[in-house]
Amino acid sequence: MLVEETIEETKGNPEMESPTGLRKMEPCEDEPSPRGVLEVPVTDSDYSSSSCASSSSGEKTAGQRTLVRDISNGLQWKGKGMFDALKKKSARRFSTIPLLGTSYELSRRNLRRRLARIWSSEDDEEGADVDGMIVTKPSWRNFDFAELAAATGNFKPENLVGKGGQAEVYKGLLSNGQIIAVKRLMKKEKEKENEDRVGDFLGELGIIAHISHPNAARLLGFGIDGGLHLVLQFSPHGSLASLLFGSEESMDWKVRFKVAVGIAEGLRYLHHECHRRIIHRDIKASNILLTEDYEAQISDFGLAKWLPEKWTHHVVFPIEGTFGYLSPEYFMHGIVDEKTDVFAYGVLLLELITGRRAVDSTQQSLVIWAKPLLDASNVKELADPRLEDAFDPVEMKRAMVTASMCISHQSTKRPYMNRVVQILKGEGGIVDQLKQKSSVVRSLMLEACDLEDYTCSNYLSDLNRHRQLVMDQ
Ligand SMILES: Nc1ncnc2c1ncn2[C@@H]1O[C@H](COP(=O)(O)OP(=O)(O)OP(=O)(O)O)[C@@H](O)[C@H]1O
Repeated sequence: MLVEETIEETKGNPEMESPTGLRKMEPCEDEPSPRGVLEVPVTDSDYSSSSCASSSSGEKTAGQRTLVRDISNGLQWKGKGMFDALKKKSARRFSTIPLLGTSYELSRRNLRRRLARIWSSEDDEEGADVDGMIVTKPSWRNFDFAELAAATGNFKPENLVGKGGQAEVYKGLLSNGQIIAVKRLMKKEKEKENEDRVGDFLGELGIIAHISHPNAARLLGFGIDGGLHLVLQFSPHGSLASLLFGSEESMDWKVRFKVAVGIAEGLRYLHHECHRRIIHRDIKASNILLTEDYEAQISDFGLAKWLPEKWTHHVVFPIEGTFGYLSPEYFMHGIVDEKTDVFAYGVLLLELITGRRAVDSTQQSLVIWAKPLLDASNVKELADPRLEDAFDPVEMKRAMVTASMCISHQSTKRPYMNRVVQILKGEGGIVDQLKQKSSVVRSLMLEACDLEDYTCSNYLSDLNRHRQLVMDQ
């Protein structure tokens, strides 16, 4: 069962949080954010009775997934025991909310029926009348299994371009010549795990169907016959992880910086420009895809959550994401808000700057390694040696300042993504400051590091405690 706390925002001052980020618990009054897959073709009445728990997309039941997923590092840690402990410790802060047990079956039936009605009115530009509601035709469509099988050569291994914890991704060619990526949900042996994965998958579909931005993966459609499939625009360069860590060739600084700005703009869109704020929760190098011209696209919305306007944050259980990218308040308390993604973005930025992984082969955290170097503004030690000093020093400084701020331990000291974009692009005066005085850079970094509040050793011990608890399971 998902355990989730919702906190209502103090209007006009979204940053008025206690140091733990917790405030009094309010009953949920906001409009629910339903599993998005249902939202386009479904009328409100179908879900009006759902509680706040059914309100967030991508919800999961306790213990359904491993705590931390990092396929690239081969880590698969089970964290249920730890979360039982955390749950007991924080029992008063959690509220237990019922799940919509039948939502998947409901959604499959409704989805099929309603989509058929929308798409059957082919020539009606206005859209279809579904249960008294005019529904605009979406830009994506339903693919039948035969079409996907033909496109991928029957999902032949040669066309497999990626594999995550939940899904396999195949390259495919449609009969109209369009190259696609087909993300196929993998079947697990246990029925319960399958149900959970289906829930995640539908959550992902729901979110991705609602977003439209050059820096977010683009949904072309989905298939629900012969398994669940997402059909996405194909990214020819694969993931940032494969380019940054899996290739002999070093990525140019120009490309790295372009990718950094692109991801920041994509996150700004998700956090500030979408109808409802979307928190991705699993920002990492393997979830960033690259288009033909190296435009970054945020992908894998399997853990994403909608955050209704009035809530400052959710507290979720179990904690999911990838070790090395998790913010302190998230891995210690399950607190999720925009700043969860901002922290992960900071780690990603450090990976671009240094060419090092968030967690290396000896399980050392990049944040811990980089923090003293950032504090000392030590570009020489920080910059990826493979760059051989071939980088724009102003861009590098902006990237370092931004990373420093984003990995701040106190979430309130991390910038929002709109500010991050400004800093990276040198808007709002910061670039001039950077040019003028290196002391400004240093003071900004020290301020961001909030050394008095939460030292590196605090962080390190929290991180180690967290890891120990996980590994003890
Ligand atoms: N549109 C695409 N174009 C090209 N490659 C893709 C595309 N989508 C995914 N991939 C490749 O497939 C891999 C796995 O995809 P994805 O991260 O979506 O799967 P997942 O099972 O949800 O992963 P996770 O374990 O992070 O949840 C990616 O890292 C990437 O290499």
